Amino acid sequence: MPLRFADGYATSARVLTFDGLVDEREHLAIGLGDHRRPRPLVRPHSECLTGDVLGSQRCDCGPQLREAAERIADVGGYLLYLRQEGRGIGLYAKLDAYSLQDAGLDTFEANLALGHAEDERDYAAAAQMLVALGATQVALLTNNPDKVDQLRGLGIEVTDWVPTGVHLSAANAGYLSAKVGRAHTLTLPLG
Ligand SMILES: Nc1nc2c(ncn2[C@@H]2O[C@H](COP(=O)(O)OP(=O)(O)OP(=O)(O)O)[C@@H](O)[C@H]2O)c(=O)[nH]1
Ligand SMILES: [Zn+2]
Repeated sequence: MPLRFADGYATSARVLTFDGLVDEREHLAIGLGDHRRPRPLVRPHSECLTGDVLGSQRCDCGPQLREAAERIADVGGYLLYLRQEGRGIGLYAKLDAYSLQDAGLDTFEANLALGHAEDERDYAAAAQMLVALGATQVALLTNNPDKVDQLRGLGIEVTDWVPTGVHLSAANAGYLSAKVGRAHTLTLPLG
């Protein structure tokens, strides 16, 4: 299907669906550019309805999603759109977490206060999708070491670890600086 982003960037995409994924969710792989190439560029992107669709500025998910689509289309690869909203706790719980953040907790502390783990995502379905696509050697577009470690542990050979951009704004500075404290590889131009 043809895709067009708000900034006018247009590309064509092949949207792939799967049977028998381990968690039975409707994850998508979006093939962009020459996606059947050896060692495709792959971004595992976790669903963020507020950022991806509604344009919320609390996080940088929307700009990261569009950046990934453009970079992958340039070199060939897959955007894995993973239905793991709110780092796996779901949309309603994420919205509850936002209320706690407004009261002073950081994004990870808010999850804990709600009785969840800091991050409940696992990437078993993502690994299954890559195996089904014949993409067991990949370059991974992320700043999140947990994605690299989990996929490697699930048998995916991550030959290159490619950092994704950091889309800092006044509204998402707290969200991003909490990630810096949790082993993400991004650095922020904060004072
Ligand atoms: N629980 C919770 N989840 C959030 C919050 N803000 C954003 N998210 C979720 O965090 C996830 C962001 O996922 P990714 O874009 O894959 O980013 P990442 O794991 O930080 O790693 P990168 O690959 O480096 O971008 C999405 O599922 C969002 O819904 C928050 O404040 N609380
Ligand atoms: Zn988000």
